[in-house]
Amino acid sequence: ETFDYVIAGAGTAGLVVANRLSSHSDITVAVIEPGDHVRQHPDVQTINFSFASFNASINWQYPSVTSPALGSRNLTYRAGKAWGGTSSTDLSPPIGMVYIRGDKAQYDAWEELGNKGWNWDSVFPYYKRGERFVAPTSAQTASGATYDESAHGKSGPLDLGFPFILSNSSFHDKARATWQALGLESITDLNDGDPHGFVTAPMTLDPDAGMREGSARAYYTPVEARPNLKIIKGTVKRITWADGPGREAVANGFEYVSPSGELVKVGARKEVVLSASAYGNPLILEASGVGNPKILNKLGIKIKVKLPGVGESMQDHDIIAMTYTLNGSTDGGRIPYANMPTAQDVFGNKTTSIAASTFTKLAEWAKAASISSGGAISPSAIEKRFRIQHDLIFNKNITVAELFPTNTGTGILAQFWTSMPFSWGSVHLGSRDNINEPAITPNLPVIYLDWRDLAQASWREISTGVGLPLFPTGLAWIESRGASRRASRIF
Ligand SMILES: Cc1cc2nc3c(=O)[nH]c(=O)nc-3n(C[C@H](O)[C@H](O)[C@H](O)COP(=O)(O)OP(=O)(O)OC[C@H]3O[C@@H](n4cnc5c(N)ncnc54)[C@H](O)[C@@H]3O)c2cc1C
Repeated sequence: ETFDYVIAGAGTAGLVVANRLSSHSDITVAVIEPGDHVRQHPDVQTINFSFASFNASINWQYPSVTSPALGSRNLTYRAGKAWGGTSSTDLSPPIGMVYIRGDKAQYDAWEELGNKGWNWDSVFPYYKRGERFVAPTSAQTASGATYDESAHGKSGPLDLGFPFILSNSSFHDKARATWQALGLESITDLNDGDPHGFVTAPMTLDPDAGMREGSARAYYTPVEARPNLKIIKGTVKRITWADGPGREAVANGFEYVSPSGELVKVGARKEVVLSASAYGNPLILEASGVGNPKILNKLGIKIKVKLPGVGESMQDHDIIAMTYTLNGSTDGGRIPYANMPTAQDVFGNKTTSIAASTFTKLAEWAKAASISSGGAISPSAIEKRFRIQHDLIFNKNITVAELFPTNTGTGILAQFWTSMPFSWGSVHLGSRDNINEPAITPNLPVIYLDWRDLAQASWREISTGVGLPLFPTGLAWIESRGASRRASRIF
């Protein structure tokens, strides 16, 4: 079969692209996806906390290679295998479904890195266009939900709001007082480009139906009757190339493996789109001969395009979480009360000296990152990015972590996520014959600042705890959640 556009992966982004392209009735669109339509799956629909969406039938569970930084353990990386991809399985509140934008300066840094026209002012209207934000009820407002109308859209496809369990929460005031004592004032909205402070986070859910909202529900279900849009079950194995003079690397379709194991070709008249996640995309590129010659030669894959950066620069979203039992109990459910601290909030009066000492290390860190990428990216290119990142953290005062204190009724789950790590890992094809076998090298905090950030943030919340008599239960866990997955491990 041949279509105008063929998309690899019916995930979070893939279905948005499929929806927008197929809104033109004269354009034909196919999406190749190994997962199933899971809209009736109870583990997907639920917004009650559970780990059920890590279920292997709807989750890839990619293993990592062993990581020296984590005592030679290996981790399991989670990513959705379903229509809607990870937006169908990114756990339920408080560990997933949080709708959150970054600081304005982070978007402006895209332009500084060379992407002309990509900045906060240019993308903000499109974020709003995507949402159907449902304002909190009066009971939810009384329990701490706030919002700034100018930061939200009301007529987009993606439902956003607050869950019913937020009503009558007795935890909000205690959490807010704790953070106020640490100098983090309350803000009105997480999504206006200045998320610094304490706030009740909105979620990707349909508050009326009490159900998860993901890209399948938002972007596919309403348009599934379109005759020019088709989802094909299969796993993309490689890009196919149009040969001919002056056409060294023009993609003209995909080869995919059907559920019965057959290798099938699908043609693209206009474009192929890679939307198989931060894991799947580098694997498909490498299997198609696009990547670092050193890696491709080792796998016995013929080089089509020499592009050494493929699969490198994997930045993850590391977490340390600790649980505490409460002396008493609270109600209000597992709501993400988000705190977004800056470096100044985390490091206090040591910020200036940490900024200066880490600045002198950027060249050294860049050199180490280049070596760990096997020389795929030059130290100077990495250093350029590290300098921009350091400037964002210490001069532009962007938020550097997400801290979620979560009420479990008789306890507190305190999660500390770093958002701006300098430790980079990689994702490469592990075997020439199996497109689903990545070699993921986590490189979880190998750089001292990342550890210090996590440890310091954890310590500050624990050592304050206004109104919350906290007793560690001895359970701490570290996870990583990057562009599309998380890994978990009990220490
Ligand atoms: C546990 C967890 C919690 C999270 N919580 C949040 C949160 O609270 N807030 C937030 O904003 N983000 C959160 N995220 C991150 C967010 O879910 C991801 O960043 C986002 O869903 C990634 O979208 P994507 O389109 O890049 O990839 P995905 O949505 O993962 O889509 C990729 C699709 O490609 C398919 N695919 C893979 N290989 C192939 C192949 N070879 N051929 C064809 N198709 C293929 C997959 O099956 C999948 O459907 C969380 C992630 C996880 C894992």
